[in-house]
Amino acid sequence: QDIQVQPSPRQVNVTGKSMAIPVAFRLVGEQEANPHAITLLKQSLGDRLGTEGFPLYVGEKGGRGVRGVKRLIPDHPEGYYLSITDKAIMLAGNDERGTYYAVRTFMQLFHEGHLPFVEIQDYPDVRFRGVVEGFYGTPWSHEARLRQLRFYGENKLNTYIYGPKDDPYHSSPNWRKPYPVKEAARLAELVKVADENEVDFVWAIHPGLDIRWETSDRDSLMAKFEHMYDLGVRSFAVFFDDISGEGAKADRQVELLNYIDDHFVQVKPDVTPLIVCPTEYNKGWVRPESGYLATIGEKLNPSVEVMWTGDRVISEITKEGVEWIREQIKRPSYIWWNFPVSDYVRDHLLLGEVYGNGKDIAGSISGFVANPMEWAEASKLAIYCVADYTWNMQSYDRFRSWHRAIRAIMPENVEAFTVFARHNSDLGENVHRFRREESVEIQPVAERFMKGYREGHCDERDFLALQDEFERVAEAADLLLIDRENEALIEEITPWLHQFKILGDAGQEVLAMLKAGERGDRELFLRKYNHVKALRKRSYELERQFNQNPYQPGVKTGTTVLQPLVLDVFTEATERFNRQNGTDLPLLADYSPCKLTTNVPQLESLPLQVYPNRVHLTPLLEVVKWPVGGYLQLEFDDAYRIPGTRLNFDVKGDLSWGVMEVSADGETWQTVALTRDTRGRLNGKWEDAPVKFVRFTNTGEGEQQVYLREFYVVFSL
Ligand SMILES: CC(=O)N[C@H]1CNC[C@@H](O)[C@@H](O)[C@@H]1O
Repeated sequence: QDIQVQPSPRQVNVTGKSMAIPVAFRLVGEQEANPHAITLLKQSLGDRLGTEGFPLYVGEKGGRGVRGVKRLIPDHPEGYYLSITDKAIMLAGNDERGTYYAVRTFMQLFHEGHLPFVEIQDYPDVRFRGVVEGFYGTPWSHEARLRQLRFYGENKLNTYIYGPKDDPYHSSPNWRKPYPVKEAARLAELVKVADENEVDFVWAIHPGLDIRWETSDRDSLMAKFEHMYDLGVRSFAVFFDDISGEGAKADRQVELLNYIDDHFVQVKPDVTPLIVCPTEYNKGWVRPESGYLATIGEKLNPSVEVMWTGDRVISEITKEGVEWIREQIKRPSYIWWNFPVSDYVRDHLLLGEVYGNGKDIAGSISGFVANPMEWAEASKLAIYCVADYTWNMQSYDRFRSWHRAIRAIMPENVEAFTVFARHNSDLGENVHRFRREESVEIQPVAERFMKGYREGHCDERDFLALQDEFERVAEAADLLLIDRENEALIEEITPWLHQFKILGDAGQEVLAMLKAGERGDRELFLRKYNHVKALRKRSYELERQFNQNPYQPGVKTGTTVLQPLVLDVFTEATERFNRQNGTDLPLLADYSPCKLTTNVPQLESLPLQVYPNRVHLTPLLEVVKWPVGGYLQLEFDDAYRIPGTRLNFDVKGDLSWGVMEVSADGETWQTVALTRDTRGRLNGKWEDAPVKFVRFTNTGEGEQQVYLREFYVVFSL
C-alpha cells in the first residue's frame, strides 16, 4: 500500500503485504536505546508494549538489540534502519537521534489495523533543519513555542533558534542581563521539551545595537551565556544582523566570536558549534571593498557556523548562490531562509507552497532554518514543507508536501483550509519585491472572463466557475470560523477569515450585479450595487480594527487575483450601468493621491500607506544605506497644504546632512524647517502656498546609514 511518511524517506522497499498489528510487543533494547525513543514508543503503543509478544528491537548501532543489522544502518548522522517482517520489527539508529526518528517513522506506518512489511533506510540531506524565531513583531507565546517543539519532533526537525528581535533580553537593552525568574523558568521548560523531541534549543543573542568592544561587554556576554547554560541551553548563536556603526566591524565581531568559541563552546563538554548571523548576511549587501566576508572567511574559527539569507534579504536559495558564499566564508553556509516571515507585510498571511529553492544545494550548506510569521500555528504549513524539503530534497514535491501539510494541520477541514490557503499566499507589493503565487487555478479563468466581458461578451462557463469559487470562499470562511479542532490556529487567522467571508460574498454579489446589468434589471442592479458598497465598507472597518501595527496595519486577503477581480467587475458593470441609464453611481475609490519616487536603492519599491489625509512610508526593518544625493520624493495628485510631516531615522545627533523641501511645480523648492522632539523625531509643516511635492535629500558629504522608523506627511486641501 502507499507508504505515507513525513518527511519522505530516502529508501523504502515494500517487502510483502502486511500483518495485523500484534496485540502485544516484546520490547528488546530498552536499557540501552535513546530514552526519548523509548518514551515515544511507550506513548504510542501503550499497554501493548511489554515483555511478551511480537519482537520489537530498538537501539543504536552497536547496541545488543540491533546487532544483526549493523551494516544496514546508513552511516550518516541521524540515519536509521527500519524493518517490519512477519518475524520481528527492527528500529535501529545510527545514533540516538536516528533511533528516535526510526520510531517517528514507525508510528506513521500503522494503517487501518495493519503494519506493512517494509524495509526503510533513511537519513537527512541537511545536518541542521528547523526554525529561527527571528522576526520583528510580537514574539511567539510560551504555549505556541511548546506546540512548535512537539511539531518539530513529529517532523524530524532538529533545530529551533530562539532569537525574537523584540525580546529585550535577546537584544538591546537587556542582552547583558539575566532573564527574570519567570521568563528563565519558561526557557528552561522549552529546553526540556525540545530535548524530549530531539530538538536542539539554540539561544541567540543580538548585542550589536549597543555593544562596546571592551572586556566588560565581552564578559557580560559570556556571563549571559553561562546563565543560559545553567537553564539547560547547550546551543548558542550570536546575531549581528540589522546593525550599523561600531557593532558592524568584522574584525571586532570575529575577535569576540573566536573568544566565545575558545573559552566557552570548546571548553564545555556538551555544547554544539556556535552559530553567527553576520552583518553582511545576503549577497545584495556585500561590499567587496569592506572585506567583511573575507575577514569572516579567513579569521573566524572554522568550527563556527555562518548564517546566510541568500542573494537578497528575502530570496530563493540556489546552488550557484550557496557555492558563491561558500567560497567567501570558507565553509558551508547555514541558511536563514526568510520565509514565511511576514514582518514586512504584516497585513498578509503567507500560507502558500514552499518552492523556488534548489534541490541540489545540500552539498554546500550545513543548515537550513526558516524564519516564520508571528502567527505560529499558521507558520506550520510552511515549516512542514521545509521539514520535507530539507530531509529529502530530491524527492521533494512542493504540491504534495503542501497538501499533506494541510491534512496534518487541519484534518477535519482539509477542503476549506485548502481554499483559504490558496488565496492567502502572495505578499502584495513590498519593499523586498519578493512575491509568491496565489489563486493559481482560478487566475486564468478570471483573466479570460474579464477580457471577454470588457469586449462585450460574458462567457457562461467561466462565469459559473468564478461564481463557484466565490461560493467556496464564503463557505470556507464560515466552516473555519466554527472549527474547534485547532483553536489556536483559528484564533490567529480569524481577522483574515472575516475578511475572506466578505470577499466571498462580494465576489458573488458583483457577479449578480453583472447579470442584472446584462438583463437591464435596474432594481436588482441597484440592490446588488448597494450590497457591495456595504461589504466594502465592512472590509475597511475590519482593516481599521484588527492587526493594528506601525508597519502594515490591517487585514489583506486574496490581494493578487480575487480582490482585483471583484474591483474590475464592479467598475466595469457600474460604468456600463451609468452609460445605459445616464446615472452617475460612484465607483469604489481605489486610487492613490500620492506616489513615491526615489534613487535610494533600498527604498525603490517601498509601498505607501495612504489614508484620507495622511500618507505613511512603510517603515523598514533593516539598515538603509542613504547615498550622497539620495532623495525620497512624494508627488501628490493635487496641490495640498502640509499641516504636518514627521520623520524618524533613529540616528543619534542632528540630521544636518539632510534637508526636507516642498515644491508646487517640482522645479523651485523651499526648505521646511524641522524641529526635533523629545523622542528624537523630526517634525515640520508647510502652511504657505499649497504644494504638490515633498522630498528629503542627503545633501551631506557621505553615505548615511539610518533606520527608516517613521516618515509621514499629513496633507489637506
Ligand atoms: C538575517 C535577517 O534576515 N534578519 C532580519 C532582517 N531581514 C528580514 C526581516 O524580515 C527580519 O525578520 C529578519 O530578522
